[in-house]
Amino acid sequence: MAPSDSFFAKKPRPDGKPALSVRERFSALKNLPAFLRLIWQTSPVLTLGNVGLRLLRAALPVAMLYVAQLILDAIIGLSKQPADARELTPVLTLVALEFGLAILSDALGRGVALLDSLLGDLFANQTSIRLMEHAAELDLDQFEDSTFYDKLERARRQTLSRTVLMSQVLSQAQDAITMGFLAVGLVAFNPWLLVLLLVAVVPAFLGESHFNERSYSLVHGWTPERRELDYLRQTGASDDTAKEVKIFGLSTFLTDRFRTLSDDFYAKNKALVVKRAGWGTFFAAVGAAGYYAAYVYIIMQAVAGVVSIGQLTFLAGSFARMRGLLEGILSRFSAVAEGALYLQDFFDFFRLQPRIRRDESQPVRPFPNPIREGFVFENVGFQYRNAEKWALRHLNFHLKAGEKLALVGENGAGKTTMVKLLSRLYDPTEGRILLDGYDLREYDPRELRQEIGVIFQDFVRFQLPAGQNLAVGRIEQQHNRPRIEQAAAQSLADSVIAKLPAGYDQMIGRRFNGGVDLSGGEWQKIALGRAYMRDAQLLILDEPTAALDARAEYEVFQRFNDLTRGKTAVLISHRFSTVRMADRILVIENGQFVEIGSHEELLAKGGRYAELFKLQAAGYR
Ligand SMILES: Nc1ncnc2c1ncn2[C@@H]1O[C@H](COP(=O)(O)OP(=O)(O)OP(=O)(O)O)[C@@H](O)[C@H]1O
Repeated sequence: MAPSDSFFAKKPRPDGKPALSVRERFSALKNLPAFLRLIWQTSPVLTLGNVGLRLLRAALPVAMLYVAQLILDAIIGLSKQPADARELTPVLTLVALEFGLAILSDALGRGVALLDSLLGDLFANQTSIRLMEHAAELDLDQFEDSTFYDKLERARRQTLSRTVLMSQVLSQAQDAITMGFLAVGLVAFNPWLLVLLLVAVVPAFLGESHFNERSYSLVHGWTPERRELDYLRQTGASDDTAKEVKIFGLSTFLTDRFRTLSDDFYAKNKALVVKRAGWGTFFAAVGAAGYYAAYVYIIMQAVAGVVSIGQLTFLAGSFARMRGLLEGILSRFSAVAEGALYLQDFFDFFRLQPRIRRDESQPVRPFPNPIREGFVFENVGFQYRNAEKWALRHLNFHLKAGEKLALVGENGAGKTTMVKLLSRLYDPTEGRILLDGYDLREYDPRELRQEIGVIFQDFVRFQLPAGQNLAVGRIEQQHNRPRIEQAAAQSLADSVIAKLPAGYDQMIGRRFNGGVDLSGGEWQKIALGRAYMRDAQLLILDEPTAALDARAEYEVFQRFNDLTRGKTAVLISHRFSTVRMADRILVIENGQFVEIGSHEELLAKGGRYAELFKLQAAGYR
């Protein structure tokens, strides 16, 4: 069949961008050396073994064809001799040789497949680890950028399919070598057969690469939607969401959205694969025509007595194999080029660099121990990526060493943002934060984070055993049971753990077998325990007691002052019973400083704090 629309016209890609040129496709191949280096680093032994076996295997087809030619010619020679003078031994020896080669070829093929799969598994594992390690180094605000997520998503999808690319590249080299061997015989017979071969195969190659590029751009352009599909699939069926999905009757809403998106993708993809199948059939017919033309030519040469019957089978066999190999090489070439396009995404992700990191060119300032002066906010302002509004602005105050400071402000006032700036999850957009007189940026962020213990209000409910869940506050102490038990006692988590069937070894959370879920307040006690696991000089608790009952909250704060003696602490809370225990209270509103002072001072002042305090007290009367 010959489809009607012009095949080679440069059409816009399904994602709206113009189609990639052949040059762009070739230029993606520049990623291959780095990719091969990664494979080599995965396991030099397996890589060498793989290449060695493939080299051996590359020589076998031509050897087998040649032995087959010898066998045929020997048989024809025998058939011309009188029946009693026929010596079968040479023919049988050749057959035994052919048999040996066939067994060897099979064994080598299996060896290659085995090494491919072992190397592929190792590569996928190591890449996943590198991916996690790299993601962990990046800045928080990179995670808040959706194009970053698309990159991460594409890189994540790459890890497995890249192992396919590896065997494709290696097979490519193997087949090229086999082709070289076969070509020697064919060229010796008639070089024009090689030309005929190319004419038969090149259109199919161009067709393949065209469709590969289009399917790459379809998949690439659809990354955000595919992320949404994954999200919908997960939201529609997961233990975290089941409660609200049921109560609000969201199932149809979610499945409808899923259906709309997936139907749209299906329709676009279907159009592409149908076209691809049509053109594929057409090009295969062109290839077959080339092969049969060559076949007829060789037969005529045999009939004319120019070549023997054995040579006829060798040449026809060589030509057929070469067509298969060349077709394979060319179509794999476009698959490799496509894989290399995906590699671009993969390497792009690894090229993303965090902005918040130690400046290697500057000598690092040692972190003060103990902190002497504390933290000074100098006209600090912060704007989230893509946000028009300033989350914080013109913030000036001094958090003194050893001080317990409470942050008070309405929802969205900027309290959590301040904490994120203190722990350098973000850097200020304007102004600076000084620690003992020097910009926070001069310290090593890793050291800073070691010296700061933060428990966020949206702390993570790790699906881990209870003991480890506490130990995440200082993971290198995960085997130090007395230390974990002490932190649990300080945060009141000990009574929660005492009720668990397997105590500290009890898996919590429902995701895994045998897991036991906890109440909101019980989880919070575990999270609070993480703060006590740390030997931090600055402890920050962002609404640490919001889910605790009144008695537990009272007890937690009775201990808090004792447990943080000599340390600097920042507390965020909406409960004034908690807030009033702090040495000083900082009130912020719409990201701006309003007032600072002790509970008594601020009450006496009769400002915003006094107003909020009275409002809450009235609620309790
Ligand atoms: N990741 C983010 N991207 C963009 N804007 C953000 C982000 N996080 C917070 N904001 C915005 O910054 C402002 C301050 O938020 P922040 O979380 O610091 O408030 P908060 O005082 O801790 O509030 P709450 O009492 O509700 O916890 C809010 O207007 C919020 O909408």
